[in-house]
Order: sequence, then C-alpha cells, then structure tokens
Amino acid sequence: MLSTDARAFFREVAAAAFANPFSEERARRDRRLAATLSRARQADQEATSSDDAPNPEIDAALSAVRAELDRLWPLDLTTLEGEDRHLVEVALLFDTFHVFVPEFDDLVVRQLEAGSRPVKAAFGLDVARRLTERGMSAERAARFVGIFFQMRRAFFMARERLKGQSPSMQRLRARLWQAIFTEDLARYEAQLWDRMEDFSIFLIGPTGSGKGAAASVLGASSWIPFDDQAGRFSLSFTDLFVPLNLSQFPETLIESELFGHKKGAFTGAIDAHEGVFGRCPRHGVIFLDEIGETSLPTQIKLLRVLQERVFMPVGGHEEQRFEGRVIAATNRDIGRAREDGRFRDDFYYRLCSDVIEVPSLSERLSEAPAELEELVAHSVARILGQPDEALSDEVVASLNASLPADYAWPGNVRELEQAVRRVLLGAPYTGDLRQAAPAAPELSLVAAELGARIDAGELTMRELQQAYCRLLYARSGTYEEVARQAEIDRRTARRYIEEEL
Ligand SMILES: Nc1ncnc2c1ncn2[C@@H]1O[C@H](COP(=O)(O)OP(=O)(O)OP(=O)(O)O)[C@@H](O)[C@H]1O
Repeated sequence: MLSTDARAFFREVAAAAFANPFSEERARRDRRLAATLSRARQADQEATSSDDAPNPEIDAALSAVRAELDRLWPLDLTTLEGEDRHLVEVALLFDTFHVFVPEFDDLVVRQLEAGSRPVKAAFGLDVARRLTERGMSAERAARFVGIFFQMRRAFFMARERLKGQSPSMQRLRARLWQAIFTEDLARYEAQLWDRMEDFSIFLIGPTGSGKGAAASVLGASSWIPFDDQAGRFSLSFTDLFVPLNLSQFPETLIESELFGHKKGAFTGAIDAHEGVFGRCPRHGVIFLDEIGETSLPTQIKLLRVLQERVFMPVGGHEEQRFEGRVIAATNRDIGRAREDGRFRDDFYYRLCSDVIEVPSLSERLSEAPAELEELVAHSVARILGQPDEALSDEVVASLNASLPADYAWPGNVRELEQAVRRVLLGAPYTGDLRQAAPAAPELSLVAAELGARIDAGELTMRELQQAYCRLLYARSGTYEEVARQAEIDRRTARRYIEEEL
C-alpha cells in the first residue's frame, strides 16, 4: 500500500510520464510535476537545479521519482494491487526509460551508420532485467524494450528530419507522435502496439512541404521486437521504410511495382520482381507518394490489400500476406478528385483513419519568420556536409534582398533548397517566375496565339494538340485537369505540355 502522499505524487508522475513530448500539454505537465515535487520533497532540490540542464523540469521529476521508488525498495510490483500497482509501474518505467536514454540514442546513431545490418544492443537485456527484477513479466518487459527504442527513434527522427519551431511545425511533430503511439501510451502498450498496421495514414499538403520527410519519420519509428538471444533488435529500422512514387511509373508497370511479378508474367518480364508490398517487412511502412494520381483500377487493387491484407504478384497464383502499414500522400485537392470521380470514396475512407496535414512554408514563415534561417542553415549543412553559419547568414541576406517579404514559396521547402543552391552558386534567387507571372495576360496570349495559328491554317495535328493542352494547362495548372478535359491520359498531357515537339 502506498501512503496518501506517495499516491498523490505517483499520480502526477503517471499523468506526465509518457505524454506526447511535442505537445503543448507536455511542458505544462512537467512543470506541474516539478512543482508538486519541490513542495513535497525538498531533499531532492540540490540535485536538480543546474542551470544548464536541457530540461530542468524533467530532471527534477526524474530524481524525485528515483527517490520515491528507492523509498519503496525492495520494489516488487506483484505485491501491489489496483491503482497503486499501475502508478508505481509507470514510475518504474519512467525511471528505467531515462536511465537508458543515452544507450538508445547511441543505438539510433550506430544503426543509421550500419544501415541494414542490425547492430548489437546488449543493453536491451539490462533494460528488461531492470523491469523483471522489480516484478514485471518477461513478456511485457521485452515489449517495453521495443517501445523505449521506438520512442527514442521517433523523437530523434522528428527532430532531425523536420526542422522548424513554428507552431504549425510543432503541431505536425505532435501529430506524428500521436500516429505512432496514439495519445495514450498505456493503451498503446496494452492493446495497440502490434495493431498499428491497421491504421493507415494519409498525409496531405502542398508540393515540397515535407510529406516525404514526415513519412520517413513514421517509417523509421515502428515497433521492432528485441531478440534477447542475439542481444539486438531483430531488424534494422533503416529497412522498415519502403517508399514508392506512383507518378514515376506508367500505368502498365504500376501493378508490378506494387505487387511484384513472376518471371515471364508478361513480355519483358525476364526475371521475377518483388514489389513494395512483398519487400515491406512485418511492422514496416509502405509510403505511396502521389496517391492522388493513381488510376481507378489501381485504387481498387490497393483497396483490396488494405482491406484483406493479401495481394497477388502479377502472373502469380498464390496470395501473399502484407503485415506492414500504409502511408499515402498527395499534394492534390483530394476533395475535388473525389467529386470528379477520380478518387474512389471507398479507397479514401480506407486511408482516412488518420489524416495529417503538412503545413506550407509560407504558413510557417508567417507564424515564425526566423524559421527561414533555420531551414537555410539546415540546407547549407546538407549541401556542404557540415554547418556553416557565416555562409547561411549570407544566403539568408541574399534571399531577403532578392525576394519580396511576402514571397509565397509555391514549391515550399524543396524550392527553398534549390534557392539555397542558386545563391551558393553566386546568383540571386528571384523566385518561381511561372507562379509569379500574372495569370490572366499569359492565358489570353496563349489563347490568342492558338486562335491566330488556327486561322492561318499553319498547324499540324500534333502542334494543335500541344497548343491546346498548353492552353488548358495555363487555365487549370494541373496535368489531371488537362487530361480530363482533353480526354487523354495524364502522361500524354504532360508530354505535350513539357516537351518541345
Ligand atoms: N521541415 C523540414 N525540415 C527540413 N527539411 C525539410 C522539411 N520539410 C521538407 N524538407 C525537405 O524538403 C524537401 C522536399 O520535401 P518532401 O519531398 O518531403 O516534400 P513533399 O511534400 O513530399 O513533396 P511532393 O508533394 O512534391 O512529393 C526534402 O529534401 C525534405 O527533406
């Protein structure tokens, strides 16, 4: 039995312990916890108030939790019941997790360096032992070893791959965390940790805003079992993420890229080929980029895998099981595509259990102008292989001088990366001209030119088709719309618009 004071204290710990680290709620709970602690236990104060601690609240909480657990020593969870048992267990997990944070973080880095080969993580056995010695079952302890690693990966990836401190970026990180662990870690551990594959994720947002980057955070963060015989995790998290950009393949090849094909399945199928569904391991993540551009027949096939979790390679006779999670993304207006019948409702409903919006760069900069500096510095470091503050400042100064203050960044972070490259090459970046040009005169010029050339009878059929497609494109701005109006397929439309005949 816990004393009334101890119970109140552990309740605060339980409320704060595994809250979403990117949520606004988290900092508040940490502060509240620290306040409760300092009132109740002055003894721990000295250990906690170092000024340079990265998060003094959490440090204060940690040492007080340790002190409180020590008071219960020798701790055996099985001697506790009901709420008391739950509260002490959470405190024990909180403490154990933080004891091993440096090892888990080091493991993330070592695994990124090693790539596909799972690296040694013998400390996983110590984590499990620390829990079983205090009365937790071996099965749950092993599960927590997996969850702890997952938490450090998710935290590391969300911080490293998604830069920016604007409120909308903070919200995005919090949403990603929620898509991985749900908002309630206790429920996640009790019921959902190996069922997350059933929760598809749909990322929406403008081109270049970071949907692929967000997907890669999710893709590196799923649960992986710990192999205690081998003293390592059973597979490398770098192999969990299997991306496919659907717009890169002609319709005839998409099925094979998705589901694979057997040798001789069709002319040109010289060897068997494994598609993304076949390559994706259990607990892995398939990222289907540009899902808004998939044809209706492909949507039906994808719907079947999502519903029934089986697929058949082209030319094959045996169904294969798919045990991963699907993340889809689009920069298209999916509502309009559904209204136009280009995106099936049933397919949408299958994907929409978690819709996450990735904010545009202009939205982010309007909330936090300093985000430009952070992104430029990140871009410069990526290009040069190391940070360079002076050069980053120069790039920011150049962009500020050459672009209007309210420049819309239609290509978002991808455009910004190109702008940084341009400035590094020594030329000022003056913005995306196609977007910046006033639409109306350009449109009427295109139409007038087409009319004049038809009048003059000087066009070949191909030139006529091309000019008409360009006119439609100038009006709608999307290849889909051109394809729809001209009743041709999207790739032909794109070829007419982009290629010189
Ligand atoms: N918040 C961010 N911090 C750092 N880099 C970012 C961020 N967002 C995007 N990027 C980078 O910008 C580039 C474009 O991002 P990404 O490919 O993820 O965009 P997207 O939304 O998937 O685009 P599209 O819709 O065209 O497929 C990538 O190099 C990515 O790493």
